[in-house]
Amino acid sequence: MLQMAYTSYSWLLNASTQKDGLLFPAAFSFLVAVLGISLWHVLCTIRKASKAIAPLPPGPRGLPIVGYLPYLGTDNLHLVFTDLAAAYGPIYKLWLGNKLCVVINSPSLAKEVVRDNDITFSERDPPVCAKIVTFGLNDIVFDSYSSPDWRKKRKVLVREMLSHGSVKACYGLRREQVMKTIKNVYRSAGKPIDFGEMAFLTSINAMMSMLWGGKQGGEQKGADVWNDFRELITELMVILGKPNISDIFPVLARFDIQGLERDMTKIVGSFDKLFDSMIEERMSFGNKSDKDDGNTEQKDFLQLLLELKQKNDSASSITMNQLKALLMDVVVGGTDTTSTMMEWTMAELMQHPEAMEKVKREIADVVGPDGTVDESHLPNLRYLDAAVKETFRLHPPMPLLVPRCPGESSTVGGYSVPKGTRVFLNIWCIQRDPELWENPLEFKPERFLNDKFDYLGNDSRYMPFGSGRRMCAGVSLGEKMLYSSLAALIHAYDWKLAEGTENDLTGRFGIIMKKMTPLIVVPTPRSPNLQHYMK
Ligand code: HEM
Repeated sequence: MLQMAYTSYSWLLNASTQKDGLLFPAAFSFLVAVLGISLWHVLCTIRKASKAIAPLPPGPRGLPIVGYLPYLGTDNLHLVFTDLAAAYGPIYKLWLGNKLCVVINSPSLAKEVVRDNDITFSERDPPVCAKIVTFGLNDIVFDSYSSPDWRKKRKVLVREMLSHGSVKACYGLRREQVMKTIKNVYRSAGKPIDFGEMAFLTSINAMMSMLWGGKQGGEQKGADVWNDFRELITELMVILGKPNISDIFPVLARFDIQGLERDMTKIVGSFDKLFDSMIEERMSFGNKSDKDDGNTEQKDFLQLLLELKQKNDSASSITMNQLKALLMDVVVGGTDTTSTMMEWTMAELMQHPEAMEKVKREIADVVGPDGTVDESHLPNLRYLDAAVKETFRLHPPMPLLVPRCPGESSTVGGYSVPKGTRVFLNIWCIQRDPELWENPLEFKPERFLNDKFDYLGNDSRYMPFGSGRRMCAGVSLGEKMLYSSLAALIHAYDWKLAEGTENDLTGRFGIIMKKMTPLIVVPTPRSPNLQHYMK
């Protein structure tokens, strides 16, 4: 090494002497270079060392073995986390059993996680029951970011199933379901109905139509299958939302103390049977729904996935378990989220009649006197957009998103976040922070009329669909389903609270945060608007 340095030094010396006869500048430059490199080395070592010794974030003390678990109670987790932020600041840690959790409560630190260090924090920490629901982590939500299959599956969902062309092509199927809901509601005109339940039926029916064309097995069998799905999804969500001792103490996982894995396996078995019957039927009859419609261009999601499964090219082909897990992501990820937001938005609008009036007037102006709401109207429904965005701010259906997990040890806000930590992004706290939002608890759609907030997670003050590489893969479809169903229901009916009920705007934490008490409403047809939908 020394020899090498000496040799180059002599070469440099010679070169400068020969070229311009100046010995000193060349030697000086060389020394500066050597010193620079040495300094750089020292700085790197110091940085590495300081990274290694960065402290863990502050946080409340827990009890031996169980950590902070007993203090979380059965309350709403997002509220407990928000209260802890007031005491411990924008980043803090908690031990839940032997699991280290870090909670992020400010936009700048959230940005460090989902933007600046997105790749590092793009792993998930799948709970035991999630492994069952996803046919062995064969889905998108819980598969590892570093798995090449995750990339492939996400591409299949985003670029093939939910591409602009594909979503546009199945618009007719979505619209048919909204029209059906409007007709069904007419039968209940003047009587109380559960708005959330009706919204759920609308979105699951629309989703099922897009999955397998809506005609598979004939109308009757289709209706039965969808009813089964409805119950299964509800049960599945309940189990996924329950804290599981197996996750907190992995050594106890094999005992399945609460029986949650057993129950989940049963539910997923039923899903599996339903998927198998739909797939078998499709394989034996081909893409019948297309032929029935005389529309050979339009493929439903099942057809797209089966074609990918039959491909020989490993870069784009998928396995049967991946196919089923993708169906599961769409059914579970896309229905309850959408219908829950329909209910929250309706509840907020009913609580704020002046905002409801503006939405109604806007729809009337955009749709015209003889029209029905169409997806092409959505870009012009700006006040509705602002009202939905404001509802997302106040009631994000996933107030802690889906927890992230660093694939390698990292630092956030100067604190160490070791590999494998479960990282919660508390968007509930961020989206109601008085430092960031004026009168944050007020429902004021106007704040979204001028500000350029979108659903793409570009501004870490507002990320109801997450942000970065793991953000929601179904934003545009979710948005279309939510906006068009809501607009049509508001255009066709006037809604008032059922007698003896109140419009309680508190939420109940779960996999999806729903209203604590359901919104029970009485619809009154809005003549002549309703007639246009009944044609
Ligand atoms: C109002 C409707 C919806 C809301 C509020 C919503 C919200 C979310 C959120 C918060 C995440 C986690 C993001 C993160 O970790 O940063 C997520 C992930 C995901 N969502 Fe949605 N979602 C909706 C509709 C949909 C629809 C319609 C689909 C599919 C058709 C879908 C598929 C997914 C998938 C596959 C992921 C996992 C992405 C990944 O881990 O790479 N979502 N969603």
